[in-house]
Amino acid sequence: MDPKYIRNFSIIAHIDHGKSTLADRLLEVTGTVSLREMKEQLLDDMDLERQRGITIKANSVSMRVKHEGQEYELNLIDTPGHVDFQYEVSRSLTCCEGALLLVDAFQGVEAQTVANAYNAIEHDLEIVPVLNKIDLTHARPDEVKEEIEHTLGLDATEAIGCSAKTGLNCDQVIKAVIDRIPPPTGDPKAPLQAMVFDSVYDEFRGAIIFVRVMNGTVKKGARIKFLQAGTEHDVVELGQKTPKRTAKPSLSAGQVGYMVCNIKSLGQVHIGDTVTVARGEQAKALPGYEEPKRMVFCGLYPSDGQDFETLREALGKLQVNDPSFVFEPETSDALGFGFRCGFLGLLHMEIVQQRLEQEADIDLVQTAPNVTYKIQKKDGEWLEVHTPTRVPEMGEIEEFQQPIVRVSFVMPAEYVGGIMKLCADRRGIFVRQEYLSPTRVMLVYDIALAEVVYDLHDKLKSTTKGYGTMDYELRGYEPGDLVRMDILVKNERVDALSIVCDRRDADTRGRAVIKKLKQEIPRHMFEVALQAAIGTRIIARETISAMRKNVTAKCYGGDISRKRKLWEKQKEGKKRMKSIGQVDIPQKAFLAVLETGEEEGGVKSR
Ligand SMILES: Nc1nc2c(ncn2[C@@H]2O[C@H](COP(=O)(O)OP(=O)(O)OP(=O)(O)O)[C@@H](O)[C@H]2O)c(=O)[nH]1
Repeated sequence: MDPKYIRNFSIIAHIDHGKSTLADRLLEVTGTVSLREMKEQLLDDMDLERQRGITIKANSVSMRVKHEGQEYELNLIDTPGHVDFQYEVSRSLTCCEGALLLVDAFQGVEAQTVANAYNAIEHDLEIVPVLNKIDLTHARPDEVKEEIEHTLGLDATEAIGCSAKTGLNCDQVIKAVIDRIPPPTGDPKAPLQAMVFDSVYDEFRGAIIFVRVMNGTVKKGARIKFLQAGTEHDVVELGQKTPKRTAKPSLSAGQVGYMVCNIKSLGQVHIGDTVTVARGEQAKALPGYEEPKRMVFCGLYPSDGQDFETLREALGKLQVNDPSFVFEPETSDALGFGFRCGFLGLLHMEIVQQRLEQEADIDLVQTAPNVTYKIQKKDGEWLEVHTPTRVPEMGEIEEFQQPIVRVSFVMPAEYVGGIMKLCADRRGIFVRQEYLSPTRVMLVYDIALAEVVYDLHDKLKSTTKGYGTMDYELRGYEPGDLVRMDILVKNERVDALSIVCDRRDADTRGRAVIKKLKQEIPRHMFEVALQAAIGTRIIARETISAMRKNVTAKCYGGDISRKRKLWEKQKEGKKRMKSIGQVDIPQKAFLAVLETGEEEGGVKSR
């Protein structure tokens, strides 16, 4: 196909602004999928995505459309909207010449609209603003246009107002893609140069690789080479998604499609790698993508020690599909054998955990999430620490550094005071404040990632009654006044409960955690002392008094089946418990260290 008639584009939007719905509508308007075939939200083909209603993995679909007598090929490359998956957004944008910036005409510009738009501007893409949901009676397209112009400096006069739900003006969106987004450049006759932008695992075909051909042509049966990995393979099948995989004889410069090359695992495929020919004139490597950064770590332990191998297998399987997730074995005195897992962010962590429980049917104990610290010891050695227990004794530490992120909040103006207080309480450093419109404000702060990980998103939602949104990017590492706080249960340190926190917060945090633990740990036949300590200094203490508990006592009369039922029930409750010393600690208690001590008796929802 002549590149002149190809358009490669993405839709970038804040979560829930209607990206998937618009994608569906475009498939329908172009006749790619008929109404009857239309399953809701075709692009979100992972079960979990559907359940959660968020697009996780980038995917692509090719559409053919006639415009002024000429057939065009439109390749839509899907992007996820959530902060955790920003790197996937960048990945998709590299393959496009333009992007539809989709903004909900009622909600207006949100934090991720800004982040995604900046990302697209950085990639030099042609941005076409589209206002969605104009069918809503409260839609305010003119104000939202102003917000776009004001915040992003884009010309929104020609923004298209559409409704992805009713289909209104969706044909205009297609027309704008053809008229306003430039065609790809590239020479179909040059040596093959294609960029790997995604890969998925198929049980029968192995790794399926998604590529954007920059130059040259690749044919079925060709011997290709991955320049970065240095490996060679035969192309068994290639084609485009329409949205089902449809085989083609070749893909040429400007086109987006998939290749199957008998590759057994995703680990062998490097996203960002360049594909060229194995024989003859080879192309130069394209600049690759950055490795995704794992920002959040936590321990995952099987409730039942016997499930360790099953858990390892399940984690391995997950990684085949999601190389951005990492894990390594770790042992905890308290929890036994388990794994330390690294995630892109909190949502990613939640998704992985849910998938494990659903797909592998393993009961898991999860420790509180933490970030990666950099520590310089007095002897000059630098450590990268993913687990609080690995933090050396305070006396050995020269410098203790933590990751700092720049957080952008967008919210109605009346909540500015609340958010400023929230950030000040977390020692955030004010960067700037900007009015998007007379009623909506963007606030930017630099805050320690650890604070963001604990509860910032939840707090933002409760402070702004759900109207505030946020996004963040890593700024780098900075020294902090940090300490490791340990928790002792019946005088034994429970390694899985250690945390790193700011020295100035330690007393409050310590008291809050101990109080929470007292609520979560059931009474035992003996007294259980709970203590929080920094080094040898005890900073908080509570005692759970002893209790004699015999649940079957009230079942006198000797109905054994009823007794059995009760015992069974008790066993159920114990499943998610871990025994430390002689003390049973339930799963929920391992998250008690997330308590910040701000609200009296407040229980976090996460
Ligand atoms: N009234 C109205 N509702 C819409 C329109 N477009 C989408 N919606 C609704 O908005 C909600 C979010 O739409 P999605 O398409 O799932 O949003 P998304 O941006 O893909 O969300 P993520 O995949 O989570 O990023 C759904 O309930 C849609 O039915 C529209 O034009 N009008």
